[in-house]
Amino acid sequence: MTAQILDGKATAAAIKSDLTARVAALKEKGVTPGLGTILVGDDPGSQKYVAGKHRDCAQVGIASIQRELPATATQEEIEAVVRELNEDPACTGYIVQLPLPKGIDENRILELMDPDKDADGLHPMNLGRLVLNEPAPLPCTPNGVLTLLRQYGVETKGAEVVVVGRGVTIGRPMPLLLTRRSENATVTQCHTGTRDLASHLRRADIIVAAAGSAHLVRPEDVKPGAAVLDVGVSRGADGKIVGDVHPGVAEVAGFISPNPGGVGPMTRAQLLVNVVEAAERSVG
Ligand SMILES: Nc1nc(=O)c2c([nH]1)NC[C@@H]1CN(c3ccc(C(=O)N[C@@H](CCC(=O)O)C(=O)O)cc3)C=[N+]21
Repeated sequence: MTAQILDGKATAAAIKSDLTARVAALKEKGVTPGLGTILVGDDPGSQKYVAGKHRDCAQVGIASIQRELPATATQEEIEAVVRELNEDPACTGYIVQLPLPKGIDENRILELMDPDKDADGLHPMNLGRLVLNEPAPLPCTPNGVLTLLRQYGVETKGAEVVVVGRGVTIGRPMPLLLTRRSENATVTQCHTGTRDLASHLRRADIIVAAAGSAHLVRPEDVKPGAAVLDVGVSRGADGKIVGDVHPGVAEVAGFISPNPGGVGPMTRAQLLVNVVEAAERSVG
C-alpha cells in the first residue's frame, strides 16, 4: 500500500478557479484586487517564486504591482517602497519577499507595512490577532497545509500532530492554527533542541516537516497510515528540490504531500485568498 497523494497542484487549481469568480464579482462592484511584490536582490530562487506569484495573479484576474530593488538597496530605500505601496490604492495587498539581504532589518520592514495590506499574514499585528483569535489574514503556508488536510478528509480533531521546525513563516504559526477550536489538534513542536525526535514522530497522526533538513523524516519513524506534509526545501547537488521527508515514507504513510507539487502551490494559492478576502472586506 502506498500513501494517497495530497495533491497541492490540483487543490491550488481548484482554489484559483473559485477565486476567479470572486474577483469577477469584485470587479462588478468596481474593486480590482492588486497584489504587490517587493523583491530585493537577484537571488534566482526568489525571482522564480515572485514570477510565479504574478503568473497566478494573471490567471485569476488580480492586478500585479512589481517593485524590484538591487541587492545594494539600503534600509531607507526599501522602506520608501513599503510606504509607497501602503499608500497606493491600486495595491490592495502585498508581500516583501524574504529573506532580505544581510544588514537589512527585516522585522522593521514588516512592521512598517499596513497590516490591512499584509498578504502573507506575517505582520506582527496579524500574528498577534492570530494569537488573540481575532480575524486576520493567515500565514500562507500553514493555512495551505490545513486546506490540503481538509481537502483530503484528514481529521485534525483530536489528532496528535508533530510540527518539526520553529521558523517564523511556518513552524511558529502552524501550532497556533492547529490548536484553534475549529481544528482541535494536539500539537507537539519539535526543533533542533528536541532530545529524541524519532520518539515524537512515531506517535504522530500528522507530521508537518518544516525544518529545512533533507530527508529528516525517515520511514521507520512514521506511524503506518499517518499523514505527512513535506514543507522543507533544500537543494541537491543537481539543484533539484530535496524535501524534509525521505521518499520511503510513501510506503508507510496513509497520506503524503509531494515536494514539489504539494505545499508550495498551496502557499501561493493562500496568498491569493488573502488578497481577495482583504478586497472583499473593503467592499463590506
Ligand atoms: N514574504 C515571503 N512570502 C513567502 O511566501 C515566501 C517568501 N517570502 N520567501 C520564500 C518562500 C518560499 N516560498 C515558496 C512558494 C511557492 C513555492 C512553489 O510553488 N514551489 C513549487 C515548485 C517550484 C520549483 O520547482 O522550484 C512546488 O512546490 O511545486 C515554493 C516556495 C514562498 N516564500
